[in-house]
Amino acid sequence: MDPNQRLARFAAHLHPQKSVLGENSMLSLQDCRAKGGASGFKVAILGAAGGIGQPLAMLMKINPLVSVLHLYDVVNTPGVTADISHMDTSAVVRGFLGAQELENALTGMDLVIIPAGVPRKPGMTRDDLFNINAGIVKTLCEGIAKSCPNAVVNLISNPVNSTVPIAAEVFKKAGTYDPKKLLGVTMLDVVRANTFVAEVLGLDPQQVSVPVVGGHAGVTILPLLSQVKPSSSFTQEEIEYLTKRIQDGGTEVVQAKAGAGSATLSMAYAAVKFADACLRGLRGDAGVVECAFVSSQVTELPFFASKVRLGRGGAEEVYQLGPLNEYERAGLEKAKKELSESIQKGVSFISSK
Ligand SMILES: NC(=O)c1ccc[n+]([C@@H]2O[C@H](COP(=O)([O-])OP(=O)(O)OC[C@H]3O[C@@H](n4cnc5c(N)ncnc54)[C@H](O)[C@@H]3O)[C@@H](O)[C@H]2O)c1
Ligand SMILES: O=C(O)C[C@H](O)C(=O)O
Repeated sequence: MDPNQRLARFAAHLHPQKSVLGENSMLSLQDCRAKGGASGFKVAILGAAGGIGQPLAMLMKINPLVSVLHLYDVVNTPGVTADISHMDTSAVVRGFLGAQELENALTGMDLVIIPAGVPRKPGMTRDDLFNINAGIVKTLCEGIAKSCPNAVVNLISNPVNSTVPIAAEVFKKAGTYDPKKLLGVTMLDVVRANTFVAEVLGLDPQQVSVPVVGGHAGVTILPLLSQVKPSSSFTQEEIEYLTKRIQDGGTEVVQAKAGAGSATLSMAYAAVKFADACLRGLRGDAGVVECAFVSSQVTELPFFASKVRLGRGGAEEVYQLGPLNEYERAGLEKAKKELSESIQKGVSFISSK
C-alpha cells in the first residue's frame, strides 16, 4: 500500500467523522501509525474527566479487550485524553467535549460506562443527588438510544436505585429498551464486602466472594454472609458489624474525604472489574457471573441487584437469591421497602415529563 493510502486508511479508522484528507484534518503522524483498534471492543466513558472517570479511563486503556476508548465529558476531556493517550497500550483513545460531541462519542460503541454526575458531601444521602443527576442520566441515555441503542450500559451515577429505572424509561420511550443490556453497577459493594469479610476471617480478599443483593444505598445494600465463599460462619456480633460496615462503606469514604467527594479510586477499580466481566461476556466467555442491579423477577420489584450471568446479550440470566437466614430475610424486607420508593421515584421522573 502506498503511504497516502495507508494514511487515508488509518485516518478513516481513527477519525471516522472527519474528512480524511480535508483541510486541517486532525490526522497526525502518531495517529497514522497507531496499531490499536484492530480487534476488541469499543467503549465509551461518559463523565470521563471526573473523580471516577479519570482513573477508570486509565484502567480501561490497559484492558486488552478494549480496542477503542471514547472519553466524553462536559469539561476537561482534551487534557485527560492527551494524557491517557500516551500510555503504550493498544486501545486508541479519542476525546469528546460537550453536548454537541455526544453523538460522535457514542456512535459504534459496544459498552457505555456512565460515572457522570455530582457526588455526595458529608450529611447527604445518595437520594439528595437525584435532582441534579436524574437530568444528566436522562440526557445521556437519550444519546445512547439515538447513537448506540445496542450497547451494554454500565450505570454508576447515583442514586443507582433511581437512575437505572430512569434509564429504562428513557429507552422504553425511544423504543430501544433491552432489559438485559442495562446494568446498575453495585460492584463496589461486593468489593467492600470481600475486603471487610476477609479482614474478619484473616484471609486474602482475592479468595473471598460475598454476594451483595438488593440495591445501592443504605439498607438496600444486603450482603448475604450466609453464602460467603469459602464457606464460613460468623458470630451475630460479626454479622451485625459486617452488614453495617458494608452498608455504610460509601458514607465512610464521604466522611473521610470531608467535602472533597465520594469514593473514586476504589470505584474506578470496581467499575473496571465489572466492565471487564461485561466484555468477557460479550466475547462469549462461559460462566461470567457478577452482582448487578438489573431488571428482575427475583422479587416483586421491577429492579433488584443479584448475581447475573453475563453473556453476548448482556445480563442473560438473573439468579435467584438462594437460601437466606432469618437475619437476611428481615434485611430483605427493609431493603424492598426503600427500593420500591426509589424505583418509583425514577419511573415518575420520566413519566411526568
Ligand atoms: N455506583 C457506585 O457504586 C458509585 C460509587 C461512587 C460514586 N458514584 C457516583 O458516581 C458519580 C460521579 O462521581 P465522581 O466522584 O466521579 O464525581 P465528579 O464530580 O468528580 O465527576 C463527575 C463528572 O461528571 C461530569 N458531568 C457532569 N454532567 C455531565 C454531563 N451532562 N455529561 C457528561 N459528564 C458530565 C462532570 O463534568 C465531572 O467530570 C456520582 O453520582 C457518585 O455518587 C457511584
Ligand atoms: O457513597 C457514595 O455517595 C458514593 C458511592 O455510592 C459509594 O458507595 O461509595
